[in-house]
Amino acid sequence: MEKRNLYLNNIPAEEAVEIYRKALKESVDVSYERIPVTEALNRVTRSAVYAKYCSPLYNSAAMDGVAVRADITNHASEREAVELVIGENCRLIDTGDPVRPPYNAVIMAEDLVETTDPDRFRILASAAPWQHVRPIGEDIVAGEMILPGGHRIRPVDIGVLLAGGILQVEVIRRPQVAVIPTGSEIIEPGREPREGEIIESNSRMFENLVTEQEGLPHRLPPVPDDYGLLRQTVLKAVREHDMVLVNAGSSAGTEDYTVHVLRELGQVIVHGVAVKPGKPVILAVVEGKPVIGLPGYPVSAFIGFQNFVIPVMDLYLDRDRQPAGCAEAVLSRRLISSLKYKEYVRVKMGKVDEKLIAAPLARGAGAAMSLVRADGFCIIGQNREGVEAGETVEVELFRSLSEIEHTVMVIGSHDLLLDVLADLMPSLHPHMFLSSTHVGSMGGLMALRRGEAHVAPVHLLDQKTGIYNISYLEELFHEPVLLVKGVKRIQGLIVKKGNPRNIKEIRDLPGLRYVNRQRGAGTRILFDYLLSENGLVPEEIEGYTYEASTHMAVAALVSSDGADAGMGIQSAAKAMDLDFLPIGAEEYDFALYPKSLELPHIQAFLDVLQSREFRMKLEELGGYDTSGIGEQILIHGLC
Ligand SMILES: Nc1nc2c(c(=O)[nH]1)N[C@H]1C(S)=C(S)[C@@H](COP(=O)(O)OP(=O)(O)OC[C@H]3O[C@@H](n4cnc5c(N)ncnc54)[C@H](O)[C@@H]3O)O[C@H]1N2
Ligand code: MOO
Repeated sequence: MEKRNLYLNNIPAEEAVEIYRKALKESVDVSYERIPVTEALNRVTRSAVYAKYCSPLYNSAAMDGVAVRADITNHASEREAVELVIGENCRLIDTGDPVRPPYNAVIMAEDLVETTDPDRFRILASAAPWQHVRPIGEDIVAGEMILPGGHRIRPVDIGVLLAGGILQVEVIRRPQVAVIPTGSEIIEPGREPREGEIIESNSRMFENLVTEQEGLPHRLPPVPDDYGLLRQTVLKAVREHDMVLVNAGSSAGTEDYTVHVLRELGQVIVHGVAVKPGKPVILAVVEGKPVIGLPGYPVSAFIGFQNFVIPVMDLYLDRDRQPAGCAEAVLSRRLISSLKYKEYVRVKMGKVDEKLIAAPLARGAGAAMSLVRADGFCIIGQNREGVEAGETVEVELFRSLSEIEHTVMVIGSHDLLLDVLADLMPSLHPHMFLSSTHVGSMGGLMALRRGEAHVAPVHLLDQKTGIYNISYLEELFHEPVLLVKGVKRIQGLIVKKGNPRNIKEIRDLPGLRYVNRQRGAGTRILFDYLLSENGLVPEEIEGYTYEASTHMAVAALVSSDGADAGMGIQSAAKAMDLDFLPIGAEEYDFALYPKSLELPHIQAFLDVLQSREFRMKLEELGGYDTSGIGEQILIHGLC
């Protein structure tokens, strides 16, 4: 069956959820189970739980000492001691022991005055009736309510339930959720992928999302693109579970069977929602159970789960949606969006000059790393064509605000050493973090100027003087800026292993395929400088207009034979097992405003920069000279 599904709906997410939940109302309900209290952590009670026993179960000693009848001690005083004899008018007792008639008080061991006879004591003060005795039911009275219905069981609750004699508790049953990865191109992790094969990863994400959402996941082996097999697998999964998630095959490909299978087996309520990424979601009902088709791209899959799977799990778990933690932030870059969709843009966040800043990350639906790196989602409503830089937006947070507020926002030129710094920050300075966004040196300086970054890493060559960075700061800033010296790093040509095209210098590039860096990147400026020094013009370089945004992206392209050469740093070549032809050393420094030095996380950043740990890691990476690192030069802007 080779058929494309070209006509998708475009229903707003909220509306789609409402229609779908309505369609499921008849058949999906909350159910309950009895489980041992010892296994009930985080489960939700069906109804109130009442104590079976009192605690303490009997009048018990609260202290170590002796049990007495209070009335015999009435006259005891400093002047007139009362004598106690074990076995006659008192009994030795330990904390927790029962206090039985005729005794009704406990005297602490410290208040007993010893005599030569170990069985005889004197007391110098009277004991009040019931002193140091925990009366029966002091903590819990039999028949008393321990927990109300609808209560999420915590560790302290488990202790008290057991103390009150409760061994089993009735709780809301967790929905069993089958996860079916599909696609002939996907292979299980662990196998070496060949071209055209994709490592199966989404189902593992879903499994853990289901667990996090308090469902019971059951992942099935990947099903190849075979209509009959998919139909059979889905049907069996529906019969054995409460819910089924089918991953991929949800859009318009010739082998995207999911929607056809679900139409045959049941009813497709919605196919296509006005959410980006995550458009081709399928919401279906088969034999009364929810079956949800989620798109294959990891970001789309995640957003689909958040928007559609969780609200259905809520039906089984009798939960109301908690509003996500949100914050208002200033957008660092302009975002254009379509009026057709509500868009989820992943953002990195930081606090600069008392303002929360949100910097957008890669927007592609396949950019799973954007989810890993994100501090939150900036959601652009369906009614908006975009948001301008500097506008305030609402961000749904993934990280706590306190962490975000102790994060050094680094925006500018990319270098692998930024990852090393980010890794070392919280280990050398607990609760201090660093996050970096890579927009090239000039982009970083602009962000610094707009108050969107704390630190801008730069390597900008002044083509007239051959001096790095200083003249750019003088020209771009009208107030003093600090240049903190970073590293001298070797820049050169990244070429294939063994240098098959026998490249020796810039002059060899015409006739070969080059990959450039984006405008404003220091490496691009250096390359332009080198071109003119060698009497070459951009038109002679094939691929001059093909821009990659990081050194690693350049290396990756050379490695995959997308280009013969690109300019970059040695560590990127080394990381990708490529050859490297050194061209020269350049200075990679950090620009910041002097007022930032007051911030504890900036102090931590400067400390990590000069730490032994950092230098050792750079030595391992190779291609860096760290002499003079951390030196500060105050630059007075000229503009
Ligand atoms: N002509 C059109 N093409 C596409 C459309 C469209 O409207 N018209 N929609 C695009 C959008 S938007 C999305 S999102 C994707 C959704 O694709 P499918 O759900 O049909 O998924 P596949 O095409 O099978 O795979 C997409 C992508 O995801 C990878 N994948 C799949 N399963 C897994 C897994 N279990 N683990 C990791 N990665 C997985 C798959 O290999 C592909 O790379 O369609 C667009 N196309
Ligand atoms: O909806 Mo797709 O998820 O935008 O890429």
